[in-house]
Amino acid sequence: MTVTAATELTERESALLASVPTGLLINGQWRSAASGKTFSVEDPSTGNVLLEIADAGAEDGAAALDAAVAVQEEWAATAPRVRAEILRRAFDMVTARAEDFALLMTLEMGKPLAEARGEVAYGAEFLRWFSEEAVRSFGRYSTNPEGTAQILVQKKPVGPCLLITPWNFPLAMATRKIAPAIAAGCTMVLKPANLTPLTSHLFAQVMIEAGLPAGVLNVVSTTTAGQVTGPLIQDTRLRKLSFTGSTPVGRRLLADASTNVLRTSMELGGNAPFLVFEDADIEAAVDGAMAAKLRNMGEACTAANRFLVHESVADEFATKFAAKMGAMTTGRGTDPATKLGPLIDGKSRDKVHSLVTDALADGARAITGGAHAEGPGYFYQPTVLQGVEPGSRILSEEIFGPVAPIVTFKNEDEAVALANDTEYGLVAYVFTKDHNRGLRMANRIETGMMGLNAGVISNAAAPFGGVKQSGMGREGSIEGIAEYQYTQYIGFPNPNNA
Ligand SMILES: NC(=O)c1ccc[n+]([C@@H]2O[C@H](COP(=O)([O-])OP(=O)(O)OC[C@H]3O[C@@H](n4cnc5c(N)ncnc54)[C@H](O)[C@@H]3O)[C@@H](O)[C@H]2O)c1
Ligand SMILES: O=CCCC(=O)O
Repeated sequence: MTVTAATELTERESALLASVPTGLLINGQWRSAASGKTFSVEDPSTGNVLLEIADAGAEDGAAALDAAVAVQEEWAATAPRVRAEILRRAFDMVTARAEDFALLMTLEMGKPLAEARGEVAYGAEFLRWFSEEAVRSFGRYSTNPEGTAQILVQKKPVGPCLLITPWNFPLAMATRKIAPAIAAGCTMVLKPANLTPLTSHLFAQVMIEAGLPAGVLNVVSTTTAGQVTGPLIQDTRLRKLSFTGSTPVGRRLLADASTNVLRTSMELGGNAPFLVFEDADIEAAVDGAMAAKLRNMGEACTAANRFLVHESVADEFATKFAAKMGAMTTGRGTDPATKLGPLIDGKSRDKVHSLVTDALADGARAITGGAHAEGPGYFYQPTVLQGVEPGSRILSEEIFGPVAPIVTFKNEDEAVALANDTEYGLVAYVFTKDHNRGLRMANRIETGMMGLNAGVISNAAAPFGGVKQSGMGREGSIEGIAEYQYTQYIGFPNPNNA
């Protein structure tokens, strides 16, 4: 592994940062926080401050919700085609500015530019997908079984929403909520993660330029999330909370949301098992493992967290996987040679390292990596651990870093038991040449999503989400818009009998 040198900001990077709105977006205007406070956004490759942005307080949160509530009725009455065309324009604009979005994401989050470009394409796709869904929201009309009455069913927007997003996919996690909310006719307050708010700010500006009316989307970045969102969740005018983030925070927000019986969507943490059967194509499994483990430096809810490998192929898989992991070039994401960026901050890196040291203390062996990388920034060596004992802490907690613990199994039943031995159920990966076995695993593993001989399966057209403590609700696909709608039934006497 090599770490490339950290660099100062280039002229282009400085110019891009200078174009990012630094205020709070409330009722179509970027403004300072009522307190006048700001906070710093850092480059995780260097620890340098990139930009100071407004730090919202409770008063700003309230103003944002006031703005969303004020325009909800008018926005809900907007023709679906109008909403669709705003989304479609936004898709075109984000796509035209893909390089700006990618660079900004790389600067604030650290992912290599090539991956950031991938996220721009992925994130933009939610805008296109939901521009197409906005005009295809159908109800139904039927007669009751007795023939005495008619049943009319329509879909309506749930109303003002609070959207809370994490730092790891700064564009896609925002568009995956904002686009269906717009398509359904909801207004919203977005609270982006304070570690990576800049992409959301640039995106919100694009939404304004695409013609989104003032007040429909409001953005409150803050370092005091609970103080800003807590009162909103207790406000009876709020109708929906959509949260993407960790399970502990989601659990707490769910409890808070119970006061007003708020509609909730929860996209929470994962602990994905990656199963390699004895009949798998090992080269394909290693490639899949690289993608499932190292996408976003392992900082993805979908990241493979536990590698469960049949004992007869475990050594071959581990050796080939470790060789590829060890050959990764780590560095600042803007360097074209970089394949792996830094972790988001020192706290995250320390957590990753403590999981590794605990596993080593429990008897595991690091066959590559196992330590911090030297130099500035929060880099961690890509690491493969063999001989990890079932029950180790690293198998029960989200690693959120480039570390792959390998556990062996003897047969299918044992593989399923290991895979299901977690409170999470977001995604699982299965590598086998036996299609029936693959589908059997889908039946037996408790998971919202499964990659069959595939290490990355995220797609705007697919329903993304988990079971167990990975959350509830689905984002993307035809299910995604339903999270922002409620079903209304209107009953009346059958006119034939009048
Ligand atoms: N299932 C998914 O789709 C998905 C996608 C991305 C990330 N994640 C999960 O997110 C986690 C990583 O993201 P993170 O570190 O930003 O998670 P986090 O839970 O710490 O924070 C997520 C968001 O919640 C906010 N927040 C934190 N405490 C809050 C509070 N008390 N009240 C209101 N808001 C609060 C944060 O500021 C941030 O905006 C991982 O667990 C990952 O698996 C899940
Ligand atoms: O971090 C989790 C989200 C990843 C994805 O949408 O593919």
